[in-house]
Amino acid sequence: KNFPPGPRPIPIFGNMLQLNLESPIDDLERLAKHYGNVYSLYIGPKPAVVVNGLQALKEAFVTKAADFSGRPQDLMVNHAIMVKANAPGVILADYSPGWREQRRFGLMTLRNLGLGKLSMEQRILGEIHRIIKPLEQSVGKTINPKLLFHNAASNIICQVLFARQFEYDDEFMKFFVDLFHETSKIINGRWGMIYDSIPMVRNLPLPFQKAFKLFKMAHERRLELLAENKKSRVPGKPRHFIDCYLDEMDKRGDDGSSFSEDQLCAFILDLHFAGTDTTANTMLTAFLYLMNYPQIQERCQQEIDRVLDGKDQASFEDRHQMPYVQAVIHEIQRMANTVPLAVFHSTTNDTELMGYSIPRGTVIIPNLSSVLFEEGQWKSPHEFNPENFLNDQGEFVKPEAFMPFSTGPRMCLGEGLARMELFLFLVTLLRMFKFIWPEDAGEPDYIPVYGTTQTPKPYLMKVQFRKTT
Ligand code: HEM
Repeated sequence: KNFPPGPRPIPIFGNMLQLNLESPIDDLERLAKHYGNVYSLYIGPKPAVVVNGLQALKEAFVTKAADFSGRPQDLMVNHAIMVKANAPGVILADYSPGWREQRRFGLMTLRNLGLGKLSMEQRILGEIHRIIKPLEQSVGKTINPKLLFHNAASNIICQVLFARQFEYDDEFMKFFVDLFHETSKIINGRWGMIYDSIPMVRNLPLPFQKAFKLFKMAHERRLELLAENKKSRVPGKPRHFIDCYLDEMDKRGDDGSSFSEDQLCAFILDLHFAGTDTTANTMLTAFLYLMNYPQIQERCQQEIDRVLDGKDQASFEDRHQMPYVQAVIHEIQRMANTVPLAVFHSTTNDTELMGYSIPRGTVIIPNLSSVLFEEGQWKSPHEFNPENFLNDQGEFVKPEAFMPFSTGPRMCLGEGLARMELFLFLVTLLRMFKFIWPEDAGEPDYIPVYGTTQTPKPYLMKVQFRKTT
């Protein structure tokens, strides 16, 4: 009663056959125009509510955060990723004291690791220097940057997690970068939808079983890594995230908390998974736009040259002197729309949203995409225009509707790290190189390939030196 309105579901499939599963974003927008900013959809027999627009998203995830910060527990993604019971990691953990404890520990540890001997900034800059070499070798030629950016983003998170920097052709590295790619495709695609909609097919030998197999293999690799790490660890002298976690377990003993080795394995996968495709795909979007808006690329370079004049390398602090670069990076994130539907939430209580009643346990789909392009929130909602983040004085401003990291208690845990990576990568590379859209590449296609994380279609970029360094 008083449940949000929505299109009529059909038996077994719910509304899933009424959506373009290749990319449901346009359909979701069309439905919002018809039913309003809060409407219902059925995933098979399961009711879900799609939340659109700044006002409704704020009411749900900020004002009524405790009611809207759960996670669904019965989707394919839960079953495939959660290899051990009682070890849900952080991303998929339901709203609970255990999730809060793990999240708080994660945030604190990422901050503390950044303050250690080897600052986060140095780790990121070290990785950028590795990708400079292949870019230098590509000067005058074209290069597909996809793998380069994915490997770099994966390596940064690997340094944080276990202080290891892998060669880009290392087997471990390849396994995980492929795992993220393959499993996202399955979970997000038709087979994932069939798994979620029709519970009776779940044990059949259908293509979604591959995701289960890959996650099991990934779990075994993490167990090996953990065992190796325990041999070289000195308690009380943490070198990285795993050591910090083991120290925390020692400190807590048997206090009945949520800390355990299984939970650590799940946490590592979460951070590695969430920290790789997201940042790498945003970087790919950045270069797609910068090549095709050469005047914007040049204006960034002028600001970078001025602020870094006489300095060896960029530091994250420099962003305060670079309002234009900041505006461009934020505008890239807006257009990239990297995680368009966030991670699904669920209601923890019977509650209300924008006047509708929503029962406990309903799947909530946060349509972040709807806010990033919402009319009335942006100077140019549908165009790439850094002015969206500049005021009349040319100062950087961040509108409330900028929420690619979502909002509320479940907001991205890696936002700080991601922002630092994007800034240092772009500033360092734009300082050295000019990136050019190849003459024979045709018109750029800005429409991303849909997924939990969206990515631009593959492209080539031409690289030139700006000046010798
Ligand atoms: C441009 C890069 C990134 C974007 C756009 C992004 C975006 C997001 C979004 C939209 C969510 C879901 C929030 C919600 O459910 O409401 C999320 C969750 C999360 N992200 Fe990110 N993310 C990025 C990078 C990272 C990085 C680098 C890390 C790891 C260090 C990370 C770790 C996480 C974790 C652990 C969660 C789950 C938080 C929770 O459930 O409490 N993310 N992210």
